[in-house]
Parts: sequence; C-alpha cells; structure tokens
Amino acid sequence: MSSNVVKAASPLASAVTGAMELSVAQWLLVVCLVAFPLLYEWSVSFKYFCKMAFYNGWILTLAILAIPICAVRGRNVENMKVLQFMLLHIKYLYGIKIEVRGWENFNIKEPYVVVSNHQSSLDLLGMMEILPSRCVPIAKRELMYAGTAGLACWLAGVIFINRKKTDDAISVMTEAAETMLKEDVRVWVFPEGTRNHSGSLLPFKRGAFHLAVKAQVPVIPVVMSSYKDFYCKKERKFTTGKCTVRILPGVHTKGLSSDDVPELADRVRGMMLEAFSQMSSERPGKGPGGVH
Ligand SMILES: CCCCC/C=C\C/C=C\CCCCCCCC(=O)SCCNC(=O)CCNC(=O)[C@H](O)C(C)(C)COP(=O)(O)OP(=O)(O)OC[C@H]1O[C@@H](n2cnc3c(N)ncnc32)[C@H](O)[C@@H]1OP(=O)(O)O
Ligand SMILES: CCCCCCCC/C=C\CCCCCCCC(=O)OC[C@@H](O)COP(=O)(O)O
Repeated sequence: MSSNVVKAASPLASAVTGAMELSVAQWLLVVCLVAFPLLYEWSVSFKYFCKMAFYNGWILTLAILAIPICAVRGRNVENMKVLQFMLLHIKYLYGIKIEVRGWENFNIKEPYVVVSNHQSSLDLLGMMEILPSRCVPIAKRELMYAGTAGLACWLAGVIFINRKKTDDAISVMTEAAETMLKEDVRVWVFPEGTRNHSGSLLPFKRGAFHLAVKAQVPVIPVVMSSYKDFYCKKERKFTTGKCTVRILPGVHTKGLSSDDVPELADRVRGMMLEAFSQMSSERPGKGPGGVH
C-alpha cells in the first residue's frame, strides 16, 4: 500500500520540487500570465488601462513603420494617405463600427476647412475613416514631441500651433490660409480647442472660421456621435461599440469678412449641436441627455 501512495504522490512531488526550482523571474512570469487575464476580465479599469496603453503604443509602433515610407517624399501632405492607410484597421482591433453619413457633402473640388467635435484621442479613428485627400489637421504643438507619432505627423504636414501663444497660433493659421489656396490643401480643425468628454460641445474658438474667411473657402462641419455607450474616461469604460460620423452640408464664406466670424462660428456650432442631439436621440433607448 505504501508503495502505491508513493507512486501516486510522485508526480505531485516532482511538480512541487520543479516549482521550487523556478527562479524568481520565472515565478513572476507565471504570476503575471495567470493574473493578467484574470484582472483583464474582472476589472473594468484594468481593461480600460490596457486598451488605452495598447492604442497609444500601437500608434507609436506603426509610426516607426510609417516614418521611412513618408521620409522618401519629405514633409508632404500626400503622406497623410500613408498614415490613414496604416491607421484604418485599428477600429477592427477594438470592435468599433463606424457608420458614415453625408459623403456627398465632401464632393467639393476646391479646398475647404473641416470642423469637428473632439471627444477623445479615439477621434483619430473617425477622422481616418473619412479624411479627404490633401487634408491636414491642425494640432497642438505638444503632439510634435510625441516620439515617433510626432515625427510621422510632421512628415504628413500636420500644422502645429502653440496654444499658449495666441499671436503665434494666429500667424501659423494665417499662413495656412495662403497654403490652402496655393497648394490646394484642406485643413481639419477641432474648434473646441481641446478634448471634451462632457457629452456636448464646448464653446467654439474662432481660429477655424477666421481661416475659412481669409481663404474664402467653405466650412464643412463633421459630427461624431457620443462615445458614451462604449467609451468613458471617467468611468474607465472601454468596450466594443458603434459610432456614427455625419458630414454636414458646407457653409459658404464667399464675401464674408472677419466681422462675420462670430456669427459664422455660432451658426456652424448650432448646426453641429443639432446633429449631435439628433444622433444622441437615435441611440436605442436613449434621449439627447447631456446635450446643452
Ligand atoms: C501610422 C502612424 C501614425 C502616427 C501618427 C498618428 C496620428 C497622425 C494623424 C493625424 C494626427 C492628427 C490628430 C490631431 C488631433 C489634434 C487635435 C488638437 O490638437 S486640438 C488642439 C489644437 N487645435 C486648436 O486649438 C484649434 C482651435 N483653436 C483656435 O482656433 C484658437 O482660436 C487659436 C487660434 C488656437 C487661438 O486660441 P486662444 O485661446 O489663444 O485665443 P482665442 O481663441 O481666445 O482668440 C483670441 C482672439 O483672436 C481671434 N483669432 C483667432 N484665430 C484667429 C485667426 N486665425 N485670425 C485672426 N484672428 C483670430 C479670435 O477671434 C479672438 O478674438 P475675438 O475674441 O475678438 O473673437
Ligand atoms: C519619447 C516620447 C514618447 C511620447 C509618448 C507620447 C504618447 C502618445 C502616443 C501616441 C500618440 C497617439 C496620437 C493620437 C493623436 C490624437 C491626438 C489628440 O487627440 O490630442 C489631444 C489634443 O487634441 C487636445 O489635447 P487636450 O485635450 O487639450 O490635452
């Protein structure tokens, strides 16, 4: 009988002996491999953190591939196509379905200024889904120093502004108005000027509208529906979900002067707020709550 017990216990004994032989590093690896999936499934915050870390990390990694390709042309708006192509798959990785409405409103040959709401860095996905050709975003200068992503943005002609120096920002945008016409370039601006998680639209800064009036080109509003069903920074929520992107009819600026900018900005914001409200009420079982 005792030999039977020894026989039965021996695999267990050898497992225990084997485990005792693991180094500290191996133990840490085992704990991580077990703890990571458990934490990922159990903790909403941990899942949120991992998904955001991967989002940023993946973009920084893709940028390493994009840089040499873009560098062949040098700093050139055509490089934006390379970034767009390389970023388009991310929505599939995250299970985010993007529906686009109003494509026909982009059927304008000449340059224009796109203005859109800014909820999060995830806006990049909606932006890449519809980015017109020869269109460059205006971004805060800090993004230029975001490692490989900053360099990729620079090579693609992203226009960087220093938000802390209004005069500098205005002169960069004035130069952009000339470039738009001379080089047939479209510009994408987030007129809220910062990310806004409130489920509404912040008051608009006027730079985009001065830009459009200076260049005498149309403003095309784009509205991305609220991410609240699948993404919320405050609640650390990040699941799969659906986002609708609406391209609204262009607003013409021919004959307008800088005196008309406040009214133009208010009118465009009104159109976008109405579309945002409508899209919120279309969400199953949801009203336009939170829209002011
Ligand atoms: C494959 C690998 C890929 C790797 C790379 C990854 C991604 C790459 C792809 C794309 C990346 C792009 C993503 C970019 C997203 C970045 C988004 C942002 O950074 S948002 C923040 C920056 N943007 C903005 O701020 C734009 C909106 N802001 C404005 O328009 C502002 O007005 C301003 C020009 C910045 C100035 O702001 P400030 O607060 O300093 O002043 P005010 O707004 O109060 O204006 C003061 C005064 O000036 C008048 N004004 C403003 N602009 C002009 C102008 N152009 N000309 C003349 N006058 C101007 C304004 O009207 C005010 O006067 P008044 O009060 O009398 O009206
Ligand atoms: C070696 C340096 C490493 C730096 C690491 C930086 C990490 C950033 C990593 C990846 C960049 C992802 C690019 C996402 C582009 C989206 C940009 C964005 O949405 O910026 C926010 C800006 O509009 C408004 O900023 P604020 O809301 O005012 O704040």
